[in-house]
Amino acid sequence: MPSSPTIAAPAPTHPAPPLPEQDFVTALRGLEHRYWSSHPFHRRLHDGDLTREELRLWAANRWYYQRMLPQKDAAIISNCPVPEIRRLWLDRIVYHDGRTDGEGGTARWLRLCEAVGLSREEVLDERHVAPGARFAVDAYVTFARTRPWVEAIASGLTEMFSPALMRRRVGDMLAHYPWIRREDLAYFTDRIDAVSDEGRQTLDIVVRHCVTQEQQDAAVAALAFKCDVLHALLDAVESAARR
Ligand SMILES: O=C(O)c1cc(C(=O)O)c2c(n1)C(=O)C(=O)c1cc(C(=O)O)[nH]c1-2
Repeated sequence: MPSSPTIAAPAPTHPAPPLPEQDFVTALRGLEHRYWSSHPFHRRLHDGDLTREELRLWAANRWYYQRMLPQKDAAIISNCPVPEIRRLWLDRIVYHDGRTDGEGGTARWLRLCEAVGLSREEVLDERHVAPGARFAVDAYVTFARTRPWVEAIASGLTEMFSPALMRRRVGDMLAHYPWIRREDLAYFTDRIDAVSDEGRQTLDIVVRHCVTQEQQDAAVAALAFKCDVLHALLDAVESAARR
């Protein structure tokens, strides 16, 4: 009887161990060079090189980002089975939407839009929102709707990088665009502390809930994706400004 060929038993596969916490945090923070602080449009904004028209385009396009944040956070809530986290994300929605009309981050963004010379109507009807900006922001919301909730939360870790940039933005805008008053920048002055707290809170959650190497890799990829979203948003503003 012919002997049957010996087939080597597959080597047992062990999932790769997760990175130690500190290395995981270092991998996340290591994406800072991809943050939108380095985008040429932001550089020009901070250097005082934008025309009034470009500032208006920036504010009107970013309006779309601001107004979609609550829907992005609601998507996270709808996918998250952890009550403690849902409560925290509910606060984020209320921060932007306010408790009543005319309050909250979105209303403060609208105030900034008016300060740079946009009418309320042209902001709200979104006539200046470039297709690429809409695509980028919608991709962020879709990511939150369709990816596991920890990944969606990890994509918001750009907030780790934003406090320093926002602080600098307030100083630079006041220095370079003298027609803008400090109170017009209430969106940023009010946001700096909140965004610092949120960044820390998000990092803590991501570290606690990403317990396999796969989850850690997915969190790093989610943060890279979000950096791309922000860059794509500014690319769209930049190209609209050139038209
Ligand atoms: O001014 C900025 O540079 C900046 C950046 C970011 C960010 O990095 O995503 C946010 C904000 N601002 C911001 O104000 C904000 O509310 C916010 C929410 C989120 C988010 O992903 O959930 N990012 C940001």
